[in-house]
Amino acid sequence: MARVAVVLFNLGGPDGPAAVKPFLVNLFSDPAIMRVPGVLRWLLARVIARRRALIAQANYDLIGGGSPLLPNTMAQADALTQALADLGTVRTFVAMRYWRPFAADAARAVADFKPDRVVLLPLYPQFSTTTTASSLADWKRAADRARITAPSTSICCYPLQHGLVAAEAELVAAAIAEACAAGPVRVLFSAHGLPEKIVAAGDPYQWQVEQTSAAVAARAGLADGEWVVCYQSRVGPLRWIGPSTEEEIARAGRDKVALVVVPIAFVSEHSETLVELDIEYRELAHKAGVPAYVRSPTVGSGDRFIDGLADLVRDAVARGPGWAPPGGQRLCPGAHGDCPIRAGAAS
Ligand SMILES: C=CC1=C(C)c2cc3[nH]c(cc4nc(cc5[nH]c(cc1n2)c(C)c5CCC(=O)O)C(CCC(=O)O)=C4C)c(C)c3C=C
Ligand SMILES: [Fe+2]
Ligand SMILES: [Fe+2]
Repeated sequence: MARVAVVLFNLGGPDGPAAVKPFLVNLFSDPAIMRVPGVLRWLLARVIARRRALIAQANYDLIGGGSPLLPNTMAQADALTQALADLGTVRTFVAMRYWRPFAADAARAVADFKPDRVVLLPLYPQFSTTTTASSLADWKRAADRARITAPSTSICCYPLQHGLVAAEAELVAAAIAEACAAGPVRVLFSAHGLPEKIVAAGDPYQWQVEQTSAAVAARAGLADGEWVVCYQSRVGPLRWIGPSTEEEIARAGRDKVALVVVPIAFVSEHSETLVELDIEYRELAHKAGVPAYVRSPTVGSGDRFIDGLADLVRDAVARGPGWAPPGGQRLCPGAHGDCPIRAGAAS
């Protein structure tokens, strides 16, 4: 039976107070995030990281001093290994973009495993140049350095994957059942935002976030007007895509509707869910007079989501090496010139 290495990608998060600043330096040094020339980027990354570190540190202090992203991702990796037991000798590896374990650490472990096949599976259902493309490019450099020669298949994105949509819809339905005791409910599909200029340059993330949200809303039986897509986690001086989750919370306060908040672009818990959604936005909702605020949990290691990931891996192995957008599915609005998904497929 084949030896299959499955590499799971996520952003990474500081594992303690001492890691907050270097993690932020890594993040702001990424040309996919900070789109300015080399030396200026080097300088700006340090200036912004130093300033942001104070805010970020205060947030991580609220959840024990560091990010739970790695342990939560490891739990997903273990669950996925079990779900793929039928496929042969499968081992999962975790590669984080801005903190340990880095792609280089994962690549060394993959090389030692001596796989016949490698499947690259970003834990970002929706493709963004800032996340998916950055992680896969980082992996390519690390894999070349580790001399991994086994054929690999990259899964670009899965905004409409059945297991993802079903898992989200189940969680949304449970959250609505809780919130509706307070009256009419509005569902906010809240995704990490992006600067507008990144979307204008052809990043399909916003379009894919809308696709996932519409599919989950339909499966949960929501009517038009009962749900909205909005964007959280804005950082820096640029204009970001909207509406912002804060604006939608204020509107819900004016309309006196209860809120269910669904983190639609995150598949596990970390600072953006546990601090921003659970503490900061809950307080905003309270102050705005929102009658009830229920946050839907992330899909995490739940069976439906993990079975969905396992289906993606099986499909990728069956397809063979290359780039594997899910068959027959539109992945972008198609209204832009430089499509980063198509560029990935061609490279
Ligand atoms: C959907 C996933 C994500 C996108 C798209 C994304 C873009 C993006 N992020 C920043 C800046 C920061 N992000 C931070 C934390 C963070 N971001 C994501 C995911 C996406 N980012 C996750 C999962 C996390 C949590 C990490 C953890 O705590 O484990 C942070 C650090 C925290 C903070 O200071 O708020 C920054 C900074 C930019 C600028 C950007 C697109 C250009
Ligand atoms: Fe982010
Ligand atoms: Fe495209």
